[in-house]
Amino acid sequence: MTRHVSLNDTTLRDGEQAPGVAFTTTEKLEIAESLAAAGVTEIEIGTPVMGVDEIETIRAVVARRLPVRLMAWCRMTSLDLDAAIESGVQAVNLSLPASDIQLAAKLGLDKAGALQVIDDMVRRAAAAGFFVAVGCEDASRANRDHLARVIETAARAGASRVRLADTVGVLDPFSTFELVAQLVVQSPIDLEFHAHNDLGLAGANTLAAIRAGARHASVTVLGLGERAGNAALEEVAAAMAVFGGADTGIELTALPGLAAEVAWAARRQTAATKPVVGADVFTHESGIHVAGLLKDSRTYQGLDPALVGRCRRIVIGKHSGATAIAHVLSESGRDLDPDLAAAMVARVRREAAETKSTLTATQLVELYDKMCSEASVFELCGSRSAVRARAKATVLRPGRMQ
Ligand SMILES: CC(=O)SCCNC(=O)CCNC(=O)[C@H](O)C(C)(C)COP(=O)(O)OP(=O)(O)OC[C@H]1O[C@@H](n2cnc3c(N)ncnc32)[C@H](O)[C@@H]1OP(=O)(O)O
Ligand SMILES: O=C(O)CCC(=O)C(=O)O
Repeated sequence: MTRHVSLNDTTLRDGEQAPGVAFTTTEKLEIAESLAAAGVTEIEIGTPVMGVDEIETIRAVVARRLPVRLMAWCRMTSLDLDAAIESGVQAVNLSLPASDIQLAAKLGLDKAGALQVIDDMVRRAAAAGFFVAVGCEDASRANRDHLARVIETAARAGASRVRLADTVGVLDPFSTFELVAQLVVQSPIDLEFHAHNDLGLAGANTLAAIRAGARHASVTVLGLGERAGNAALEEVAAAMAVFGGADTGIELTALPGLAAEVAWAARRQTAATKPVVGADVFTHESGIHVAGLLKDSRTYQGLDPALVGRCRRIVIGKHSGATAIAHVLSESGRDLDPDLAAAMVARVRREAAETKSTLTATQLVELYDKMCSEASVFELCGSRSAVRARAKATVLRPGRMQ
């Protein structure tokens, strides 16, 4: 039976902690609705202790009664817990540093003191009726025995889950697997993994954590989050679908629209190369690739664009070959004359290099028609072979073609 892995989407909490990002209440409402529509079942909606505006926004989302668990992020303080109560959420993630570095520097606490705080705050939150998760900030740099004791203490006090955070993004997939695998066997409650992308490994680390037994993973749309961000919802969900082994329940075709919505609300540009949702990730220019793809899409396509509601695109540019050019011309009702193919490839190459761009289908057709008319002038003069000779010379010395 396929294992279910639940994605906790924290776009509206950690995502909003990305520099300069500030969602309006309307944006938070709409994004929460879109997340729910995409099959996300748990949303970290914000940090109530930030003040009345944040609480009002969270209350507005709560009032929508979306089919999701809305979780508030809290420090382990009564102030934070009271604010969460006021916000109306059903679930809290009570966070406390786990590493000695953070415990000492931020809170002046030792490990024993931390366990006392966890025991006390989890009991209070559970008594208030919350679904309680405990967030271990900086778990990746924490003492393993302490982490095991945190899990045990949290579980005994009434927590349903512990989140292991790689707060500063220093794990790799191997160390992530080892960390989670070690803790999961001793844990009486579920574990969640929360990755950061400082070394570009957030998605890979998240998959490693799931493979090691984490039943929940924190993600954000586009990987938006502190510094280099978090694991991207769209990458984790698509990778899980491709690799199998666990089901996230995410409707993959909803991801491009969701990404566009979040990018707009965050006022962030999405890189063309961004996996799954970037403009160019299903676009092919290289001649060898296009020739292969047109024979069998499996040659150069690992992720089927249709899986995520997108289409393959072939563009004409510096690296195009005759097959690609013929293909695009045929879509505009032109048959590429084999005698002109080599010259056309060279001409396209030069045009694309000069403009540092691709050619639109219209530009390609115009170029081709121009070439044909040049060719017919030669033909009228009875020197078609001169055209061929010229085409050959162009291929050999493309820079000198006029
Ligand atoms: C890794 C993460 O993503 S952690 C989440 C980060 N999120 C945020 O910071 C949310 C936005 N933050 C805020 O709006 C504010 O920082 C607030 C409202 C939380 C607190 O504001 P302020 O009272 O002005 O405190 P300030 O921001 O100066 O410092 C943070 C305080 O929280 C304390 N703190 C930090 N983590 C915890 C914790 N897990 N449990 C208890 N206290 C904590 C710090 O020790 C510090 O307390 P101090 O002032 O006594 O030194
Ligand atoms: O403790 C948590 O809930 C995790 C907080 C967080 O965002 C992080 O540590 O990166």
